[in-house]
Amino acid sequence: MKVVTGKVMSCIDRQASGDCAIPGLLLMEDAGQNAWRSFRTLCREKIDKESKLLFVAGKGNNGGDALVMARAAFSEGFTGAKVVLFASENGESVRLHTKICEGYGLKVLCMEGDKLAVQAAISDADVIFDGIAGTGLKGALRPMAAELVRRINESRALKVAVDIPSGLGDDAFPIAGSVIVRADITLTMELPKLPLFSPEGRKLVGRIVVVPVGFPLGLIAEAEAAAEWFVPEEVQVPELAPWAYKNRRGHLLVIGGAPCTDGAPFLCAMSAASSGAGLVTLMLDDEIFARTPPDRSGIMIRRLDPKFAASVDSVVIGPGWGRNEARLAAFDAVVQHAASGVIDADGITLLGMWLNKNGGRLPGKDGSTRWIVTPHPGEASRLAVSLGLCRDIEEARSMLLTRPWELLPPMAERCNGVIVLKSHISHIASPEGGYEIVEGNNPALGTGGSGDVLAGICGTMLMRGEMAAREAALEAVALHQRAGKHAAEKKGFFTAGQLIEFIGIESYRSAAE
Ligand SMILES: NC(=O)C1=CN([C@@H]2O[C@H](COP(=O)(O)OP(=O)(O)OC[C@H]3O[C@@H](n4cnc5c(N)ncnc54)[C@H](OP(=O)(O)O)[C@@H]3O)[C@@H](O)[C@H]2O)[C@H](O)CC1
Ligand SMILES: [K+]
Repeated sequence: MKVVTGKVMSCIDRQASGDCAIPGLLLMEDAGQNAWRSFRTLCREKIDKESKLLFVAGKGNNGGDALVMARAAFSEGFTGAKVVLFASENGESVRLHTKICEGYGLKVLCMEGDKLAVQAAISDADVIFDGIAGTGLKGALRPMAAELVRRINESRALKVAVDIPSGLGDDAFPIAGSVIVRADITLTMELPKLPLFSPEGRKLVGRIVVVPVGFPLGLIAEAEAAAEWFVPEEVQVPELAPWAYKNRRGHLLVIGGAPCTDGAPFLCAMSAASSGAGLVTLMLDDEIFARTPPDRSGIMIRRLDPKFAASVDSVVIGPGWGRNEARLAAFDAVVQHAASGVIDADGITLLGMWLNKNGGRLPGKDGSTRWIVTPHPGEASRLAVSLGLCRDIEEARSMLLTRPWELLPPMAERCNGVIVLKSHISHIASPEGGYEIVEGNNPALGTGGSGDVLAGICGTMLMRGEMAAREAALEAVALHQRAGKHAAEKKGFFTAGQLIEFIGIESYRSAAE
């Protein structure tokens, strides 16, 4: 689904009421009514007519949406519903809808004047609907609004954000000390907004429900997308022909492992085989090679020889490999010889060194990249600094966690590789310009070795289909998430080794059934 910035959504709003002559109040009515219906459907079991619902409205149209919701709830028999106005002087829509709410018999309190009553209502509420500010927010919340938000966050109520949690605007969150509503549910209007999806933002948003508002379809189709948002189940994996056999399913070379970290490349290789690679070769240092038992469940093992990268379909380089000058020389040889590849873990540090030394980019083919780079935020921060994209690790980390869409595209462009930022929500940026976000939110998947498993799937997916690295990365991230969900259902928490069984099940189900 298309994700837009708040600014683009405001522009759609203006075009709808300007060029398309749709009165703003009509859109607001649909937004509020549909948001209430979506909430009722989602929380049927959680509330009853006795529930104390509190609708908090700011001065703008976000407040107007909350007031329409309040009236819809009250009309349905939720007679304990109350309204809290943030200010006594309000915008036109809030003034009108406040009068309508009063006419229906809803109790309306105002922060200016009824502060104590408002505090009591917040403490007493079962559900708080946050309509303090939406896409019209400028910068971080000012002190009075921030105080209201702090009180809401302290309450025991279920918190439902209208459109976006107040305080989480396009340009608000990166401001240090921003106060933001911590929502359990976010009812976002028509299209999801970009700030909901940063790794830090996603923690404050809860469950995302997209509420149809009824904008003209043409406006929505033409709107500039900041990203595409996927739930893992939506992503298709290229099918395998029923007659596909080992030599048609690709030969992947995994290069990694050092004396104390030799488990990582094995996990990666097993994961590649389980996600459908036909042949997997693991390339190890002499020392590890010498003490590796011959039977590794179908994985072939060789001594380190970077030129062998030319004999396989794709490579994964880096899990548990270590980094020094000798590794850098081997890395250079692999990059020169491989048709395509995945750069993970220590390989990412070597990539930073290699790019600086060569001043070049990873080799492409026919104008598109053949490489996927899979950093977690720490590795991505180091890469950003070594590429000169950020001053220091702190700046890089803060950008990656609050607005990764500003840092990952130039990083992808500079490396000429698809960057997969691994986190509880994954962001994928391509040098050709695409930006995808894949929902995750599965703490069980955040286990040691999970990244090695993902790198193996990325390698397999690179060998499938037309070898477009961008699609391969998206498919791999989605498969990893699906397997993680399946594994958590069956086992609760699991090890990366246990996850591999589920990689096999999900990959086969997606590609071969
Ligand atoms: N396009 C849609 O999907 C629809 C959206 N709707 C809803 O409308 C809002 C956007 O409404 P808008 O009126 O543009 O703005 P907001 O209500 O989000 O915010 C404006 C109020 O916020 C105050 N504000 C701004 N910055 C700050 C700040 N830093 N601290 C505190 N308060 C702030 C501003 O106050 P001022 O004193 O600056 O005027 C305004 O009061 C969208 O999110 C949807 O919920 C439509 O209803 C339907 C279609
Ligand atoms: K809000």
